[in-house]
Amino acid sequence: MSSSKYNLPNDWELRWSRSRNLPYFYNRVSTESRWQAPDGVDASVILDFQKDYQSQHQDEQVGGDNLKRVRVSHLLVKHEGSRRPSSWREEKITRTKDEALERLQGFQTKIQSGEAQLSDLASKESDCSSAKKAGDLGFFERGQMQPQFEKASFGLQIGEMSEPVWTDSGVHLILRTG
Ligand SMILES: Cn1nc(-c2ccccc2)cc1C(=O)N[C@H](Cc1nc2ccccc2[nH]1)C(=O)O
Repeated sequence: MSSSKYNLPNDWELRWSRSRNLPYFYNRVSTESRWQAPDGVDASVILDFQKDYQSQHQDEQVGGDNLKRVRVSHLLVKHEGSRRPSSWREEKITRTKDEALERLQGFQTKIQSGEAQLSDLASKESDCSSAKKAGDLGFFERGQMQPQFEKASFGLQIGEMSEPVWTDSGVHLILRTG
């Protein structure tokens, strides 16, 4: 899929990483690859490219009932009433549910604007031990995760991020990657 329509500065183009299921920038002259937008490129171009790519590859992104397994990355913010109100970041988590949602929505805004990637924020901010893998939970099938998390994950297209999803563990942002 040509990325010439995105008016990128000389020699840069947008490509799709099949291994990470994410767009990246490639420089045709230096052959440099990078996840973040080069200087002078509005990060919103990433979302435009991602939407165009997905619409041209619908066949690869079957969603719904006949999907056997999915791969996701997630960012979890726990609260005082979480199933395990402790994490690698904070021994005793005391924030309220409202405060947890507010914190997560701040991350959601950064990701949606292209200012940050979910994987980068999960590594630093997620209260799940999967933070050490940038939030990547790997592939899972139905019946393995908490119901609300499973329902949200299987309802996403590859490359799509959920709205905030509540489980007994806290509140999550989920990005389907496979
Ligand atoms: C489901 N899972 N996978 C990992 C994981 C994956 C890859 C590498 C390291 C840890 C951690 C967990 C997990 O349950 N973590 C919990 C928090 C949590 N609760 C979840 C509910 C649904 C999905 C992910 C979730 N993560 C914790 O750390 O207290």
